[in-house]
Amino acid sequence: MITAEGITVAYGRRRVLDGVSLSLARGETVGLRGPSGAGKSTLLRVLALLHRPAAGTVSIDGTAITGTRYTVPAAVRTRIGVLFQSPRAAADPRLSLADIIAEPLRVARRSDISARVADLADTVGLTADLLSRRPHAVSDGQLQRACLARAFAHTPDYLLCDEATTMLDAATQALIATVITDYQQRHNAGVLIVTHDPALMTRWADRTLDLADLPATAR
Ligand SMILES: Nc1ncnc2c1ncn2[C@@H]1O[C@H](COP(=O)(O)OP(=O)(O)OP(=O)(O)O)[C@@H](O)[C@H]1O
Repeated sequence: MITAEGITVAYGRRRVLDGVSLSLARGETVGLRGPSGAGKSTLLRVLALLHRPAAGTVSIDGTAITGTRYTVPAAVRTRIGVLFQSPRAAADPRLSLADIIAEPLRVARRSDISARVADLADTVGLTADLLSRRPHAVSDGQLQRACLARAFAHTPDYLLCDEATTMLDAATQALIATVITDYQQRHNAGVLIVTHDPALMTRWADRTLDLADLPATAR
């Protein structure tokens, strides 16, 4: 289980999260909603170990994680995958889709990169001809699938999705949701989805949390 306890984040003098707590177990899908600007993306970034909170702790299976990004041991940080709203903002436009998917494998100096990229591309339904293209030559949905394959690279136990299907059409949205659900079932992964779409939330989430109602540890 991944747990955030008493998370407080301020940007400058503005406190965005004030002692917020939530947990995500393996195998479950939790929906996180709340008004625009409430701090959903901020909380997701804290859980993804991308942003250090001013106060509070993120733990995995009861072990508190200190640090963020590359200061966290690879074996810990690779247990969490993240998918963001805009694949164009999340992918280097100079790289081919194959290289985008390969990025985390290269960082880990994996020896089986080509085979693993082919495997991951297959998982998200990207054909070989798309893999050699760069982002400008594919659709948003195809690029988001490459970003999803990249998020799966180290077979994370938890997948955090920040409005990951918002900008896609209904068919592509459904396809991404299916790929994520299949992955979840195969690996017993915990999935957190941040979305403003109530229909998607109802269809997908086992339980829904509203950021405005989330318990602070002190409450
Ligand atoms: N790096 C940053 N520097 C300063 N302020 C920031 C930063 N990131 C976010 N904020 C501010 O913090 C608040 C919460 O932002 P956040 O993106 O976490 O909210 P959100 O609930 O995800 O919103 P939305 O639903 O619109 O995506 C907003 O007012 C935002 O402008």
